[in-house]
Amino acid sequence: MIPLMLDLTGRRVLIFGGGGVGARKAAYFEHEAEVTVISRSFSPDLDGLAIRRQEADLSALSDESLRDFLAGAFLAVAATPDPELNDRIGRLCAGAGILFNNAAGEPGDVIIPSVVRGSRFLVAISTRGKSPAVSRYLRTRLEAEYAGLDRMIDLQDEMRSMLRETEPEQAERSRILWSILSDDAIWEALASDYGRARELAIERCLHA
Ligand SMILES: C[C@@]1(CC(=O)O)c2cc3[nH]c(cc4nc(cc5[nH]c(cc(n2)[C@H]1CCC(=O)O)[C@@](C)(CC(=O)O)[C@@H]5CCC(=O)O)C(CC(=O)O)=C4CCC(=O)O)c(CCC(=O)O)c3CC(=O)O
Ligand SMILES: NC(=O)C1=CN([C@@H]2O[C@H](COP(=O)(O)OP(=O)(O)OC[C@H]3O[C@@H](n4cnc5c(N)ncnc54)[C@H](O)[C@@H]3O)[C@@H](O)[C@H]2O)C=CC1
Repeated sequence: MIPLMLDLTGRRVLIFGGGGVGARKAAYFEHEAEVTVISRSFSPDLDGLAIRRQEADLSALSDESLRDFLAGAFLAVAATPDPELNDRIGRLCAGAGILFNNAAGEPGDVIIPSVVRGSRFLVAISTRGKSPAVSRYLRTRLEAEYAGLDRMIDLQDEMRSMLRETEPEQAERSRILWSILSDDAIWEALASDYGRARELAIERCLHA
């Protein structure tokens, strides 16, 4: 498998099954994609999400009717507790060229990862389906360890621009940026005081 960052703005995502898992997958996509949840019943976890709901008993539907639902979708998630039904949806997606994620049954061609999200970065974590708990564990560790990462990205951006003006050698610019990243005192300052971290970067790394 290959990780990609996708822009799903305006894309249609279908979630089959509106239980707890369907609701978590719907919440994953709803801030960007046009999400429709198709299900017999809808968990309260879906309340407040910007999604469309479509009530249907999926096992009663022919392949033809399921294909009608899938028309125009970019990605589909099967999140019913019935692996046979989920796998049937997966086969129809494969036939129609629609990306498919399966919550229970034969794995699809998409895994939904754990995500560490800042305003300047995204980290996606997967264990290739072996242990979602490990993905979640890593996410919480990274969130705790790198609380200052957005500010470090801002500092690097600022120092890069400054160095382009003042330091002609690419190798030297690279060395200085790396020394800022490797400096515990700068990370520590970033947690509470961006200005102080910036001063430290200039004193300790630029003028070293
Ligand atoms: C393959 C995958 C399919 C996919 O893409 O959905 C999948 C499959 C399955 N998950 C199961 C169980 C649980 N999953 C979670 C949570 C998360 N699961 C997520 C992703 C994935 N889960 C994909 C692989 C990710 C990877 O590659 O690592 C996360 C990352 C993203 C998200 O769903 O939002 C999100 C954590 C988000 C976060 O907090 O960061 C918890 C709760 C918990 O741990 O908190 C439990 C209960 C505890 C347990 O069983 O571990 C079961 C067993 C069902 C059963 O036994 O009946 C299956 C089915 C199977 O394994 O066959
Ligand atoms: N991929 C993942 O991250 C995880 C997957 N799972 C698996 O996902 C599956 C779903 O879990 P939950 O959401 O907790 O189950 P749930 O029972 O709470 O919800 C299932 C939803 O599917 C709907 N549904 C079931 N059969 C249907 C049909 N024939 N037609 C229309 N709608 C139908 C139900 O109305 C309900 O809304 C389970 O098999 C579980 O083992 C569980 C945990 C995590």
